[in-house]
Amino acid sequence: MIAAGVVVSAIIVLIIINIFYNRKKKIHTDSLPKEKESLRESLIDLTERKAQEHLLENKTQKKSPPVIKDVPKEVSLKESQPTHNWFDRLKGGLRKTHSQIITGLDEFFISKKDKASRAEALETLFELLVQADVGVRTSEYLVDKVKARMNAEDYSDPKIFKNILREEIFTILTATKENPKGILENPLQSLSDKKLPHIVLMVGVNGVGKTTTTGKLAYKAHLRGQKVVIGAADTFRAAAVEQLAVWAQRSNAEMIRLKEGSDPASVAFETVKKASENGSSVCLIDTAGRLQNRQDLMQELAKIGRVISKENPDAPHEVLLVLDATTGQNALQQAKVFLEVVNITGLVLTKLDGTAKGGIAIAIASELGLPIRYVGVGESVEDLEVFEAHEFVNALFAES
Ligand SMILES: Nc1nc2c(ncn2[C@@H]2O[C@H](COP(=O)(O)OP(=O)(O)OP(=O)(O)O)[C@@H](O)[C@H]2O)c(=O)[nH]1
Repeated sequence: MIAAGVVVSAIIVLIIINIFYNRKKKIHTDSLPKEKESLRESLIDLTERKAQEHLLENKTQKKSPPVIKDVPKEVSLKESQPTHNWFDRLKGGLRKTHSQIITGLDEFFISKKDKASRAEALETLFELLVQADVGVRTSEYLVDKVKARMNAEDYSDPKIFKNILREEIFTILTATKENPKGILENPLQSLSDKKLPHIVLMVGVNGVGKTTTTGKLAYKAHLRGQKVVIGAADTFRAAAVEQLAVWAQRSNAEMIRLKEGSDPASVAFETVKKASENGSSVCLIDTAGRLQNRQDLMQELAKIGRVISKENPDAPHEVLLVLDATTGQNALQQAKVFLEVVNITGLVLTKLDGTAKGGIAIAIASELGLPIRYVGVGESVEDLEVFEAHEFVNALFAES
């Protein structure tokens, strides 16, 4: 009886404990959403606080310059680029062309175990030059020159062969005819003794790098302490104007722009006027990309030239034709068409870095006799420099 009573009491105790435990569990479970809720609330608080802080940050950042669409890569990359010297940049840019011509020759001589015949060596040279876009005429000329200067036994010595080739290429690159109007050496560096403003018209087909080059030249002139005015006469491409605006801002230069689609000649006229009025040293006018088969557009370029010289009879002091080296022989054809319409005084050869067709520089110098003023080997401002024939040849032949 007593035992039955103990069992019953134990059962009752167990039931009570169970009820108590379940209740506690229930209370705990019920409280979870509340905890969750308060957690959610504190998260919202935090998020809102963060959002407010973010807004505040943005407010305080409002003074920074607005982001301009189509910022050219070189503007954004400029600060992050390590500054290598120009020769290294040029050498790096000409790497593919070097492989095409110089490594090609080395491989040929190695394959012949220094027992190359004259005919084989000259034939190989011709092929390699043509493939590097030196062009058939200039390649033939170079082969003849090398042939005339080599003794029969020299064909076993690649060094002699390459040295003669190097000298002949140098001769071609320095034999360009002088331009009576332009400033021949270091165009933007030697302006102090010249009539100012020095007015430069940038021309070339679309996409060759005119706008980029105009910006780089403006920036370089600014670094030399020269006051610059830029004319955005590419009124066909709004992005080109915005690109130039960035460069103008960086170069502390005034930029003349009219609304999209305006007469480029008016922009050019206003730019030259402004440059004279505000005592600028350099006046750079970027024009629209023109297809060489669009006679009307080419004529418009001639009109820009006429309008500029109305404001300043000596102007333009330089007309720089920008050519894209990656287009190879096509660049030569473009130059010929432009030469028919406008008095080109010098060339800018861009994008030498992206091509094994760097031989086009030799073809241009030999066939047109026009001085190459600048070469571009990349998109950053340090990748454009005054062209020096000896540097070019040294970089082309340099062993890495
Ligand atoms: N790799 C390389 N790219 C270059 C060089 N010069 C210019 N570029 C690039 O070529 C592209 C075209 O350059 P732009 O300056 O817009 O050419 P544009 O002649 O003004 O073109 P339009 O305004 O359409 O007539 C851009 O992406 C430039 O960054 C160079 O030397 N090397």
